[in-house]
Parts: sequence; structure tokens; C-alpha cells
Amino acid sequence: MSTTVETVSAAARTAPAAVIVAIDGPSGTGKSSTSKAVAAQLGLSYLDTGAQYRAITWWMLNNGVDVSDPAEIATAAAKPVIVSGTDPLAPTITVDGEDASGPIRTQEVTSKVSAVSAVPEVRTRITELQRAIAAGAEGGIVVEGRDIGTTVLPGADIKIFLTASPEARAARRSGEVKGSDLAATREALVKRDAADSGRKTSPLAKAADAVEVDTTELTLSQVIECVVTLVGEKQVAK
Ligand SMILES: Nc1ncnc2c1ncn2[C@@H]1O[C@H](COP(=O)(O)OP(=O)(O)O)[C@@H](O)[C@H]1O
Ligand SMILES: Nc1ccn([C@@H]2O[C@H](COP(=O)(O)OP(=O)(O)O)[C@@H](O)[C@H]2O)c(=O)n1
Repeated sequence: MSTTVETVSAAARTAPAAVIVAIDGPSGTGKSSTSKAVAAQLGLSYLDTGAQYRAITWWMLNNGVDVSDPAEIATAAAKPVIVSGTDPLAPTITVDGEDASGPIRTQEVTSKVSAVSAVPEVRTRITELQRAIAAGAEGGIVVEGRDIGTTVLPGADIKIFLTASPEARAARRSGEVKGSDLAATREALVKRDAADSGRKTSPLAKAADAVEVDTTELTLSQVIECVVTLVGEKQVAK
């Protein structure tokens, strides 16, 4: 009998505690790359909340919703069925059963997503989904977005807020698309930041208890290492 108890306590002592990690920040700061790598390295699930806002925007554009009309967006907000796969090595997203991972990255969706995500009914719906996914991730999860530390998971074990200069972020983003215009990319990015930070309902913001990491002069590997270290410290303390 005592052997069983000892075995269980030994396992509890050595197994890392399940942690909830919130990573927020504006576009191009490295949230997705960092979150996926940290989750994969630490055996945690991963949730890209921006992909969910993109997915609902894509559905609205495909289903005749006038995305310049908040009332129309609000009425349609409950309709699409959005399912996120949380494997950091192969994240997925479907809308009404259809793979949406490619189409949600188009310029059209990117230019409309801030207007859709500002509508309170959309945020309530997507926030519920996010909380349910985090609650179901028994081994822990890294959730990345704009309002995870402030609104979605205010009780997260660790909160990171990534920043970088607009120049660095625009250079990173335009590096992803061959022949893209750096100045236009910067302008679009700054405009989206302003819309996301300026909206009334759960704007892009750093939580008071978040650790801010400026990634402007850091390599992606350095950022990942920094976050892995911060999460490791929390796991030991739990
Ligand atoms: N510290 C970094 N240094 C250089 N490039 C980076 C860094 N972090 C991310 N990147 C690159 O910048 C681009 C945007 O990163 P991403 O993780 O998608 O940012 P976000 O999710 O914050 O929008 C990607 O091409 C990524 O490889
Ligand atoms: N938690 C979140 C995540 C994204 N979003 C919205 O979704 C958009 C797309 O997010 P994203 O993370 O895919 O954007 P990128 O930084 O990858 O370009 C943001 O510009 C916000 O308008 C949000 O409102 N709240």
C-alpha cells in the first residue's frame, strides 16, 4: 500500500504542473511563432485566438454579411461553427467543417478582421470558445492573442506581452510575402493596432501583471528561450 502512495507522490513531484500561458501583443511581435515553439517544447496545447477572429470574419464575408454594419455582424455572430485544433505542431481551424487555415490569411480578411472583432457579440461568442478550450486542455496550454491576459484568462499562470518597433514588425511581416511593399505593410499594421487598441470591448492591452518582452533586437530563438525560462520558473513555483 505504502508503495502505491509513494509512487503517486513521486510522480506528482516530478511531473511538471499544467500551466496556462497567455501571450498577447500587436501584430508581428512574434506571438504565433513563439507560442507554437514554447508549447511544442513544453508539451502544452496551443491556441491561436487571432485565427478564430479571422475565421468568423471569413465566414461573414462569404455569407453576405455587411462587415461595415455592426448590427449585421452581431446578428450573425452565433451562426458559424468554429473548431480549433490545438496541436502546436499542426494547428488547425475549420468553419462549418471546412478547412479555413488558408483563406483566413488573405489580405481581404486581414483588412476586415478588426471591424468584426470589435463587435461585442463576436467577442462574447469567441471568448466562450477560448475559455472552453483552455479548460479542456488538461496538460496546460499556451493561448495567444490580444486580450488573453486581461479578459479571456485573467487567472493565467503566466502572462507575457510581446512588443517590437513598428519598423521591425513591418519588416518581418513583409518578409513573409514576396514583393510586398514595406511602407504599405507598416501603414496597414499601425492602422490595425490602432483599431485593436482603441475598441471599447476588451482592447489590445498589456495586463498589469504581464511580463513585457521587447523583441525588436532579439532573434526568435532568444524570445522562445526567454519565454520557456519564464514558464519553467512558474512550473517550479506551482
Ligand atoms: N524575434 C524575431 N526576429 C525576427 N523575426 C521574427 C521574430 N519573431 C517572429 N519573427 C518572424 O516575424 C513574422 C511574424 O511573426 P508571428 O509569430 O506571426 O507574429 P505575430 O503572431 O505576433 O503576428 C514571422 O515570419 C516570424 O518568423
Ligand atoms: N485575442 C484576440 C486575437 C485577435 N484579435 C483580432 O484578430 C485580428 C487578427 O489577429 P492575428 O493574431 O491573426 O493577427 P496577426 O498578428 O497574426 O496579423 C487582430 O488584428 C484583432 O482584430 C482580437 O481581437 N483578439
